[in-house]
Amino acid sequence: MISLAALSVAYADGRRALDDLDLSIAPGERVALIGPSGAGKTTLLRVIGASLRPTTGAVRLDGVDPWSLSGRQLKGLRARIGKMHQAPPIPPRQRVITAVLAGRLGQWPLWRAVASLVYPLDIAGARAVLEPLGLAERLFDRCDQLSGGQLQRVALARLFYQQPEIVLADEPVSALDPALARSVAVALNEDAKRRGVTLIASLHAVDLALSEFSRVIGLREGRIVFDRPAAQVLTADIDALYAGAPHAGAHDTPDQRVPSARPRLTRCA
Ligand SMILES: Nc1ncnc2c1ncn2[C@@H]1O[C@H](COP(=O)(O)OP(=O)(O)OP(=O)(O)O)[C@@H](O)[C@H]1O
Repeated sequence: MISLAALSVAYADGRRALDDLDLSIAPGERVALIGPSGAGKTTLLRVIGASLRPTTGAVRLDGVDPWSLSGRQLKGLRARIGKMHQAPPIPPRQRVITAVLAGRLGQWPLWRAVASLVYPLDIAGARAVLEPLGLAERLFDRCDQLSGGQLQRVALARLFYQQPEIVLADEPVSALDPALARSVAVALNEDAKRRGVTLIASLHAVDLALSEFSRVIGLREGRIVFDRPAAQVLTADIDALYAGAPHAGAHDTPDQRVPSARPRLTRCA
């Protein structure tokens, strides 16, 4: 269980990126964070991922405050969390296989991690996760020989190889064309469903948030504007979130629900 209580984050310049948030996310939930640029989505993911300490309030992962742990315990906790970013932080000269095996570096003893960097120890394991993503034949290519979309699939393969208990994806599809964006969103959700793990992703593609995820949280100016099952998100919720229009949810009827695919709102290209 992930829980935040009265949590705020202010950056050094005094800007409040998150403002007095209360939030609980149960194991196995698949949550999309949506909201305009600067709403606080990345900051929220960094807090949940134990990368950023809240200024005030509490964060608990399975009842544990990450910031009460020793350095070694915190490293162990972070190794159970998988992260994916819009631009995968993969060194350009690294081979695909090394990039994939890096998914378990935090779980392996030091000798194995170092040995794996010199000579990949689990070629079959890396091939198995790359195969369904159509990249098995690129196993020994360098990452700077891949396109942006292929590199993002390598990042996905690394996540699948890691098998984390919590997946945090920060705009994982923003740099992809719409078809690839959908296939990556589907793959993330299928993996989370199959393994029963928690998935939290920030997205600008509202249609993908509504069609692929079970719960959608709208954030604006560091606050939660709405938090509903995807099937109950209304057109008015989305309009209010992005345009600042008055919140009309209480008077919406079912036919005012946002259709599952709403091209007007797609911003994933
Ligand atoms: N390192 C930082 N130092 C100072 N302010 C920051 C820092 N990172 C983010 N902010 C500010 O915090 C607020 C929330 O930023 P955040 O990146 O969390 O939003 P976001 O919803 O992820 O935006 P986007 O959709 O554009 O990625 C913004 O006002 C941003 O300018």
